[in-house]
Amino acid sequence: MAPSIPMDPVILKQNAHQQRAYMTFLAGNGEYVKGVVGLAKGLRKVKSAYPLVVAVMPDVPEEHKEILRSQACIMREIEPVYPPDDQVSYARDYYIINYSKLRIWNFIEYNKVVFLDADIQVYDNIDELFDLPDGYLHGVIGCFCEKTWSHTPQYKIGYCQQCPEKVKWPVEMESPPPLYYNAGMFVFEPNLSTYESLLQTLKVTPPSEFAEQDFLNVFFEKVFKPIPLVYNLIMSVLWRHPENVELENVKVIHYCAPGSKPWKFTGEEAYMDREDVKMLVKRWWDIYNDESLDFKS
Ligand SMILES: O=c1ccn([C@@H]2O[C@H](COP(=O)(O)OP(=O)(O)O)[C@@H](O)[C@H]2O)c(=O)[nH]1
Ligand SMILES: OC[C@H]1O[C@H](O[C@@H]2[C@@H](O)[C@H](O)[C@@H](O)[C@H](O)[C@@H]2O)[C@H](O)[C@@H](O)[C@H]1O
Ligand SMILES: [Mn+2]
Repeated sequence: MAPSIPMDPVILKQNAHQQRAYMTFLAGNGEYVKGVVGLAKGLRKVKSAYPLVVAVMPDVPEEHKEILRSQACIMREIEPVYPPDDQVSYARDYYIINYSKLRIWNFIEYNKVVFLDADIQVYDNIDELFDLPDGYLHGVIGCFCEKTWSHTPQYKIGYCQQCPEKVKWPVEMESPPPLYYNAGMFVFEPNLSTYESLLQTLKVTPPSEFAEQDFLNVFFEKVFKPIPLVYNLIMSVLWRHPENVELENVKVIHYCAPGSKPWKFTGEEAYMDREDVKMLVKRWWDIYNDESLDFKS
């Protein structure tokens, strides 16, 4: 058999980079589509080199998909993923649809993906995340101080991984919880056997308060690698751990404080009446409304 002609390394590298993508997830016929439009325009504004793929659930209306196509988003239809039936109460009722995020591990035409929630905006180029080492799940650790965590021992004793020295984990409670990342932003490699293992494991894993976020933290615990807060600033960290935030250096804002979706504000009345939040909501609208950032086919 003729020896295979080695591909030109430059072409190989380009091909590899062509299999990189930002990804988000869209369900329902509500206003999260505005989040995806904002994200598509924000990634364009910072001159991201990779496309935005949107995993769309069956209940996303055609006109929303059309809007996203007009912003050069790549649509990928997914089927829902439901956890085993259980009477658990989620932190928010719609969290059960978030298990459907797991479908993105099946997008094996991509070999490196940065996942971003639709309530995230990217204010600086973060393409460097695609060069993070393979074989891990890279993400930003979250915060346990919001009321949404009141069901946990760490909330009850006032422990948070954002400030582990402030309230130390009591020795009588053995070891502190492992580092826990926010599943609104993470860097991973789609892989068929991982995807199948995720779905098989989910079948025998009872659902929990933070749905797929809890599940993903347990599943990838051994290969989780924390990356700096600048890549996923959960808004509530602004008031829970201001000492950890230098807002001028933050690249990615996650508008995930309860009830703080930017599209719900006009920018005047701000969540918790905070000037920094009002400024961040205005920054979100400035990109969303900027027609110069619309895709020109
Ligand atoms: O009605 C919904 C609710 C959620 N989502 C998607 O699921 C993600 C996670 O939900 P959310 O960001 O509201 O959770 P949080 O980060 O605030 O806990 C969103 O960013 C969207 O990508 C959606 O598309 N439609
Ligand atoms: O379905 C569970 C969700 O969990 C996460 O939500 C946040 C949010 O609930 C805040 O209100 C909490 O304070 C924060 O800690 C928590 O992580 C992810 O951002 C989201 O993508 C999704 O995985
Ligand atoms: Mn979110």
